[in-house]
Amino acid sequence: MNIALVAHDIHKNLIVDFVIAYKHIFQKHTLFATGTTGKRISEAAKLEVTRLRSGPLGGDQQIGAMIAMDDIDLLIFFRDPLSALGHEPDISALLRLCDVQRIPLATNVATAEMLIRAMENGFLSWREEIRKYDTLKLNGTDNSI
Ligand SMILES: O=C(CO)COP(=O)(O)O
Repeated sequence: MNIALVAHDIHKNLIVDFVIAYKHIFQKHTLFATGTTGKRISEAAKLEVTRLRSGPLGGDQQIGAMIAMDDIDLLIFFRDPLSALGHEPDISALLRLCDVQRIPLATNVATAEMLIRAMENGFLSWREEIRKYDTLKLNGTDNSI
């Protein structure tokens, strides 16, 4: 599975601890992250992470583009619900695209734990089938939702 990891600054330590706690699962998958989140995770958890731009510099939009192409199977986004951020439109767009593409999304650690455990137990294997179907649609003529 392709997993995207994003955390705002107040939750950077949390996402690092979370990935370390579930490293035995994360190491079996392909990880993507926004810039600073990815740096923190790869350094602390010693996992390979493809780092995109930092969120405020377009990283959320890059992950959104991957989701639009059905290249992400799961998004864990520990966002800051208490602060107004300058790139709020990018954040909203990313969360919206998860709903458009039916991508499992966790915005807090309780949900993230459930999703990671569900994925480990095969509950997200339907994603493989969906991706095949969407690839067919993108390569064909039907690009509608
Ligand atoms: O701002 C972010 C998501 O909106 C996260 O970006 P960084 O991982 O670069 O801090």
